[in-house]
Amino acid sequence: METLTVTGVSKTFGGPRPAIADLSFTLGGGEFGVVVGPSGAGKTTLLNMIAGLVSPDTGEITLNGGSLAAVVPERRDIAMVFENYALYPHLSVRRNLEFPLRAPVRRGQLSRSQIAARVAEVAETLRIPHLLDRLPSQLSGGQRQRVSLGRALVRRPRLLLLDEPITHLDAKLRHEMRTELKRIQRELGVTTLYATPDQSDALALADLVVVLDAGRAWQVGSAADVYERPANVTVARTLGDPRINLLQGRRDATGVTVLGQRFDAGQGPPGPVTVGIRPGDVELSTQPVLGAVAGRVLLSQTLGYQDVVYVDVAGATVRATAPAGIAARPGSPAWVRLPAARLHVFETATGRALRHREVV
Ligand SMILES: Nc1ncnc2c1ncn2[C@@H]1O[C@H](COP(=O)(O)OP(=O)(O)OP(=O)(O)O)[C@@H](O)[C@H]1O
Repeated sequence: METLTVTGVSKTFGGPRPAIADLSFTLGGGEFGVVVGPSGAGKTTLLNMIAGLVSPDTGEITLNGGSLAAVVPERRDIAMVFENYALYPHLSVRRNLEFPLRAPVRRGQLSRSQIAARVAEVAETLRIPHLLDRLPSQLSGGQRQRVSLGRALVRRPRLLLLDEPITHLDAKLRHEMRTELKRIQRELGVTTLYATPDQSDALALADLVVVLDAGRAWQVGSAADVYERPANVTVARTLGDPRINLLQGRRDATGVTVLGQRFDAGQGPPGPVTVGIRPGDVELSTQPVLGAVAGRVLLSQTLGYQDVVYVDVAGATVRATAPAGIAARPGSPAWVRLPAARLHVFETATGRALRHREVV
């Protein structure tokens, strides 16, 4: 199993801002890494540099300690799967799966029967043996995605790169494919780096999350690290759905004031702070409650199993989750309490975390 290291890698394409700026992380052998960030964050550029399609300006990329700098893409043994499947439309699924093995066959490294065995094995792993004689046009989107994954895996790559492979699938299929990807990756033990704009992919799949925005890694850590202990506002904003509330507050010698409430929030320099609280941690009531501040419901959105209620509190919008069917109609009064133990505090000037929510 191959360990991937990226050390001090930068790339500028000629624009004013680097596409990737001084990026470093280590993905352990057999791990599932997820690079999460918005469009334009630099995800594809990073994957392209690892695959050898784009050269970094500075820095080093290694696989199991060996530098890839002098290795041409064809010799890197790295497979990349893109959002569009790029299957050969005139070839059956079986022929599509055999295609990447043509070079090893020509070089005499693989026999015909070995190819058949490899294809059968990959088809089994991907649960597509019944589709082998179909053409790509006779497959559903999810099935095509499995075949394109199969084509990447049949070569037994040292590293698997996935660039938004399931973003375009419908929500139900995306969920199913995500579970499948995790299973397949675990079964094969192939070191995998997956790029996505979808934070739920990161939380569901990753052994290691790289939060990328504007070419910078804002935090590298486990899913629990980046979710529970976001190092800065960018990370806090990236992970979690519905999004974390970020409220303007002030810190003085004795605590933090936010929404007119005071909290003992540890020691630190006085000044403006940004207080983060996840919608699930906000206590919402349609009745007055001791210690809660009064507001007015702006909007209530149901997710089926729960509602997300947007409340205006003194000009700030607070998102809170609540049991489905809570009587929170737009315009009606609501009371919001922020439990002190659930607050993240960030320095407003830098975005840096000063204090994290307590994990129970
Ligand atoms: N070949 C190129 N020439 C010039 N600029 C480029 C090139 N490739 C990428 N960029 C720029 O680098 C930045 C990062 O782009 P990149 O495609 O890596 O982002 P991304 O996170 O993959 O976005 P998306 O999710 O939209 O694919 C963008 O500002 C983009 O315009």
